Amino acid sequence: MTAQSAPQAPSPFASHALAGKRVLVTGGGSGLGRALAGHLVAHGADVHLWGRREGMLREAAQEAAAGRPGSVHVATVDIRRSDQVDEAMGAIWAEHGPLTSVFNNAGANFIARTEDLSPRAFEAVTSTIMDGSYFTSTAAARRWIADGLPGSILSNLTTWVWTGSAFVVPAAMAKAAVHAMTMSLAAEWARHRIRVNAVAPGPIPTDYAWAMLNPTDKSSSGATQTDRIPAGRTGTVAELAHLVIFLLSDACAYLTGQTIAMDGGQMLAGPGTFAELAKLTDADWAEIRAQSKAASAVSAAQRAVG
Ligand SMILES: CCCCCCCCC/C=C/C(=O)SCCNC(=O)CCNC(=O)[C@H](O)C(C)(C)COP(=O)(O)OP(=O)(O)OC[C@H]1O[C@@H](n2cnc3c(N)ncnc32)[C@H](O)[C@@H]1OP(=O)(O)O
Ligand SMILES: NC(=O)C1=CN([C@@H]2O[C@H](COP(=O)(O)OP(=O)(O)OC[C@H]3O[C@@H](n4cnc5c(N)ncnc54)[C@H](OP(=O)(O)O)[C@@H]3O)[C@@H](O)[C@H]2O)C=CC1
Repeated sequence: MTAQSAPQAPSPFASHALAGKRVLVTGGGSGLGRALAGHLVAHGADVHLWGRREGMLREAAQEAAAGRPGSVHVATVDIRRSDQVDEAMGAIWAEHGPLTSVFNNAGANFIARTEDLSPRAFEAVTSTIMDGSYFTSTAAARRWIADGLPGSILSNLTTWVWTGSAFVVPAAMAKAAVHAMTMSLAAEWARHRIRVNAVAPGPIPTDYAWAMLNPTDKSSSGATQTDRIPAGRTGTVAELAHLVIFLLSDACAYLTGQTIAMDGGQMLAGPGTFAELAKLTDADWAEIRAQSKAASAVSAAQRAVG
């Protein structure tokens, strides 16, 4: 299939679609979270960005707030630590006022043979995705419930919640757990006017995710390439932003408990996103591990917490 270029996708929403919203984006210093922040601000929201790398968070805030200075705030938080999450959530409430929305976007992942993973490797991924999303969601919701305020929780998942995926097993397991959280809390908290939804994007290339998921010339797979996506291309940040803006807006307050895929038909065309990596040799895996660990080390050196 020939790769198709992404269409320009102008926002279908008014610039005040998110006016009055105060949105927390975890993992907001890089990749999708960072790019989405600008779209949220452009539609009227105030935004809080959390992550562990202070320098990147500050740069991201400057970029996102360019059109409306003062609209973006940052905090260094390791979302695996419930004490840090609760303290930072309390600081938002005290210094800025209640959030209206949480976007659980922070993630951790790398490709590896499951039999090679140490317990610490498993936990590094699962605790970020599963514990982090739970700690962040509950820290906001406890405050909404106590204050009698409505709220909206949205999580950034993948289609692996329905299909599983070889070679990224801790991430597939943890994303599936957050999918279960989404359905469970939607039912539990609807009476408090708290909505809980998720998005499941197909591939939207970002620097760090690709360093972790396609680190060498041998590691290319259907998960990160366009040739098995029926739409013939990867998704764009603008397309993801428009889905997120709709879900965070008040346009459809009856929508809760749903995980919505946006993947150009990838999941329906062939779910085994990394399965062909089974052909790789021990030497290929050693090179993959070395490359992705080198990328992790660069990012770890930039962290303020964690
Ligand atoms: C269908 C749709 C398609 C769609 C296709 C696209 C879908 C994309 C879906 C989602 C993509 C993403 O989430 S991509 C997100 C990518 N971004 C991130 O991962 C950001 C955060 N990442 C990180 O902080 C790091 O990379 C990460 C390693 C995960 C955690 O770092 P920490 O500092 O917490 O931990 P460390 O101390 O470095 O490592 C912890 C342990 O993990 C081991 N470890 C680290 N890297 C390893 C590796 N490559 N292979 C084996 N083991 C490894 C170490 O040896 C340690 O174990 P011991 O040796 O036993 O001590
Ligand atoms: N790109 C894609 O194609 C797809 C991505 N997704 C999901 O989108 C989300 C963003 O991915 P993407 O932008 O591509 O990748 P990035 O690596 O750029 O984003 C992950 C972010 O999470 C932050 N993070 C990681 N661990 C922690 C932690 N313990 N506490 C706080 N923040 C943390 C990182 O910042 P720091 O290291 O500074 O803490 C980073 O900003 C992920 O959940 C991913 O699974 C889903 C489907 C497709």
